[in-house]
Amino acid sequence: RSLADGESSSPVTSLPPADNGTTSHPNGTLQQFPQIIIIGVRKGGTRALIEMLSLHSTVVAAQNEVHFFDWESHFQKGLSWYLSQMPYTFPEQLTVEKTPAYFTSSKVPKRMFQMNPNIKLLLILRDPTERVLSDYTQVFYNRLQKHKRYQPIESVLVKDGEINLGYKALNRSLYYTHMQNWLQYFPKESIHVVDGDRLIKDPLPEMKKVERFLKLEPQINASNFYFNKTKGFYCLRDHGRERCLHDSKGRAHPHVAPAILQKLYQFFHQPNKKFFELVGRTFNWN
Ligand SMILES: Nc1ncnc2c1ncn2[C@@H]1O[C@H](COP(=O)(O)OS(=O)(=O)O)[C@@H](OP(=O)(O)O)[C@H]1O
Repeated sequence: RSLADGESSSPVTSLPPADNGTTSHPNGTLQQFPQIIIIGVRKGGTRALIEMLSLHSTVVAAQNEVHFFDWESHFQKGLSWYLSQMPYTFPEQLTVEKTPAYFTSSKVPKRMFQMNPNIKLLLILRDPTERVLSDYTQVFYNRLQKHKRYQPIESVLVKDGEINLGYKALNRSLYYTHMQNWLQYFPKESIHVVDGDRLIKDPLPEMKKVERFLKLEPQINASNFYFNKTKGFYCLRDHGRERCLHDSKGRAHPHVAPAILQKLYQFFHQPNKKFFELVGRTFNWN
């Protein structure tokens, strides 16, 4: 199966054996179960979040989306397989993985709780309408790459003049339905919601909140970010090394007729309200 992120599925490459026959890892020798998981949402900014969190010296991130709790073929391999997917760390470090599909997969909360009821969860959300357009754009490019046919956005969004409830991307943006599943297992205090719209516009304040939630020593600072005009997004500066996210992050979204956009905003109005009540916090969504 292809990865939602459109990223390489190759595992983290291990280093060749050192002269003494042992395998040397500059990042420590310990593989740990993640103490932190970024559970979603798809297209919420999960890659940006994990990269920004990795700026912190205490945090080490799994390179690829692991899809352990949501893919049966992976889950059946058991926890030892899950552990084998984790990066090498020093004992005092924390491990984080991100799989955006976890948030909307109903089996995942129970499975994760059974592994570790005290795990810290990060959920990055974005305006639900914007997320739908981003989701469409991702699928559009995937199909384009495979020379497959694609439908224009308006024909997937609307059916017989009404919002097409059968369009899967809409369901993924009904945040309260998925959040309810998580809150059956985890207390609100275990799930920190990152404002994905704010993370795009001004990443530092959002990352400071993440540091506080994870009880990390404050390390991430203004010099870690710079705005790249060409990309139109913030990029990262880590020990003087500058880098932006992959070109597949921050793509232009298709134009949608204002009347249809308005219908979408309206469609999400009630579900958004329910989400705000559920988490006891509001967001600046349309
Ligand atoms: N700094 C920075 N640089 C580039 N992109 C950024 C950044 N911060 C957040 N984002 C937004 O992240 C969106 C992709 O989200 P995900 O990484 O969660 O996508 S995925 O589900 O893993 O495919 C991606 O969505 P699109 O704009 O639709 O491409 C970006 O808007």
